[in-house]
Amino acid sequence: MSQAHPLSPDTAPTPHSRNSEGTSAQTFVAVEGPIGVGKTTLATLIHEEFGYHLLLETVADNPILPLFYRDRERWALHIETFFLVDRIEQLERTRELLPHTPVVSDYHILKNLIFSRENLPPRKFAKYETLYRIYTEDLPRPNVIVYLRASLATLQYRIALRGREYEKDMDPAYLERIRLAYEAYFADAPRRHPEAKILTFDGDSLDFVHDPEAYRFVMAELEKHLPRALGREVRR
Ligand SMILES: Nc1ncnc2c1ncn2[C@@H]1O[C@H](COP(=O)(O)OP(=O)(O)OP(=O)(O)O)[C@@H](O)[C@H]1O
Ligand SMILES: Nc1nc(=O)c2ncn([C@H]3C[C@H](O)[C@@H](CO)O3)c2[nH]1
Repeated sequence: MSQAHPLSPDTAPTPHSRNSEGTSAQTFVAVEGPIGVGKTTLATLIHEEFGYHLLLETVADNPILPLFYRDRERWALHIETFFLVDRIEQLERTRELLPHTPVVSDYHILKNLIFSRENLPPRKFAKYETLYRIYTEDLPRPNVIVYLRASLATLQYRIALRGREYEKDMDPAYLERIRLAYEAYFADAPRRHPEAKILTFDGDSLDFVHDPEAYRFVMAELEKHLPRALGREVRR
């Protein structure tokens, strides 16, 4: 288990973070991956271990999600717009933190492109993508992206474990399409995100929740790229 996965991180240098004014900024790490893979869990562990400010996506207060899972076609534009606006606002607020505080988030705004391409008809997606490009152009960009990948069976197991009511009857074909869209996106991620170091972990074999050895492996890999916040000692 502690063996490096073929896609586990290498030790190439981490691109230096720049804020929109082009000056140096603190580390901004975003955890990404398909539904239920463990993003919030890992982002929270990074917050605890490295002392970074924790930025979590809005789930509990999202009034459209339960409607969307009941009828995805009907609510697609609503949900993709809600998530886009919500994330833009969160990242705008993060801009003020980043000059002095390192940040970890349980999403990267790139996920809006992955989900909206899947959920919107092509003509609506084309307009959405134009809006996305305009609004995200000057937002703070993570300089480290952690990609968690896992099989469909693992995702289904973890979604069931978490037990959100509106995700109980999630169509496996939908979950698999999202999973494959993530795989395709991240196969090309270094070209798409030259501003960031991409670190990939295998969520099937690395149970960093229950297995201390897996936890230590993941944290040791992250430590190669993430400076600790000032005053934060090694806990392990
Ligand atoms: N590496 C792991 N090994 C085993 N269980 C895990 C792992 N990561 C997360 N879990 C468990 O899987 C469930 C889902 O995790 P989590 O909520 O962090 O996923 P998520 O990717 O943030 O989900 P979402 O896409 O819905 O935001 C939780 O019950 C969590 O304890
Ligand atoms: N349609 C759609 N677009 C998004 O940008 C998006 N981001 C997250 N989600 C879904 C996955 C989890 O069920 C739940 C919590 O992550 O919300 C999304 N759904």
